[in-house]
Amino acid sequence: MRAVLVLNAGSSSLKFALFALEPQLADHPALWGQIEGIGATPELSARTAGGERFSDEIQVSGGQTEQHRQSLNHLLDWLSAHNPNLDIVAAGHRVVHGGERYSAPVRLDEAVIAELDRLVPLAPLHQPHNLRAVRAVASLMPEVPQVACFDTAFHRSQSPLAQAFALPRALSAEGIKRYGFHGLSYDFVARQLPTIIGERAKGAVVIAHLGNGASMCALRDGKSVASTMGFTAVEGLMMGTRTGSLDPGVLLYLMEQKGMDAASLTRLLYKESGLLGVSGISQDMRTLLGSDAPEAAEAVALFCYRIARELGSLAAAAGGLDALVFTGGIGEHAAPVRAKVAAMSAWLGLSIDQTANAEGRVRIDSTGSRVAVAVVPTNEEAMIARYTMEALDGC
Ligand SMILES: Nc1ncnc2c1ncn2[C@@H]1O[C@H](COP(=O)(O)OP(=O)(O)O)[C@@H](O)[C@H]1O
Ligand SMILES: CC(=O)OP(=O)(O)O
Ligand SMILES: [Mg+2]
Repeated sequence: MRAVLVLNAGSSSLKFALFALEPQLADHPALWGQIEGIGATPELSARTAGGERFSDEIQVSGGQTEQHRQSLNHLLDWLSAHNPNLDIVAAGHRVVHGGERYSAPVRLDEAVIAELDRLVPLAPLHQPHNLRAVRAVASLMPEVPQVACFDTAFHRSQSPLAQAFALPRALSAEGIKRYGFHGLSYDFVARQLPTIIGERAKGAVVIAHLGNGASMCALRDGKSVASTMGFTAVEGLMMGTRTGSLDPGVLLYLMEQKGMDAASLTRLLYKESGLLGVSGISQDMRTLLGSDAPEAAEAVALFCYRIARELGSLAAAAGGLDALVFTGGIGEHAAPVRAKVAAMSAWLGLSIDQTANAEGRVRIDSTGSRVAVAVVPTNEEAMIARYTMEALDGC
């Protein structure tokens, strides 16, 4: 089987998918899964399009980078064992930050990797791990072309105004501006919208990508005009473990009064806050929705309140609101979250059909709603596979 291997590497996990070229690229993966627990006891779990499920423990040794390499090596062996005649013709990676330079996917070589390495401080939770997977593939399969697909690229269509911070010009000129993330997901979802909401897909649309990381994007004519995430993936909405937007004065206070340094503030902003920090229970929306603890309810309420506030802001940026679309693990599956956001957004002429929402139908707006409301599953991996083949066609 000739196939594109898609990799989305996190700090301790490696999500993968294999898309067959038969001879055209398949819309759905033949096989997908993840390796979790890299750094401790890595375990591979996978599913095939035919419904088979696999799990496999991986024997590793050494530090995090070496374990990533060994885990990837194990994955490649495992894929070949389960797919006789497997021929990986390309590897496509999710790379979170493409900086100012990259507004489209790019074929990876040493010079591009070095440039992307310089963006690591802007996405400390993602970029180093994304690049580690790129290097591991380069060492294990040097003949396979690799393509980086960026979370930031989709937002390069935003106006200079939407990207600006009110900072002195010299700092803005250095590239300290708003980039936006989750672009692979927004692009995938935006391409589905014409068949789901018709002409409104060309109007003012807000997509809420609500996963572990969460952001929202305003679109006009299918293009990004504004987003809640900015310079880094910590701005905007409250997330699983990230604060989202926070008065910068809080950071000054913590530095001056509590002696916190950059490392401890990074931990606080990225790992200890959000749903986890507010609830004190979990970062997982399923656990919080299933809990009777008032702290869990408070965390969910704040999560929904922040989404509703940002919806108002993005409607202003888009010049109205023709449609609201939910995606990501929470957006796709957490009906109570969608219901709370909709209730707070009635002033926009938006209302949902409670039954359609509870059943998780694609269109959940009520008959009288001025705004279309939809639930559209995202598929960042399919987007990466498509981008990868497009980028290599041009080589
Ligand atoms: N059935 C469900 N009900 C509520 N929340 C869910 C459900 N399924 C998944 N989620 C939530 O989705 C979030 C993970 O989203 P996902 O998009 O898979 O994350 P990631 O950003 O890691 O890809 C978690 O908070 C999880 O609890
Ligand atoms: C950019 C970002 O926040 O990604 P994720 O949702 O994968 O954490
Ligand atoms: Mg995700």
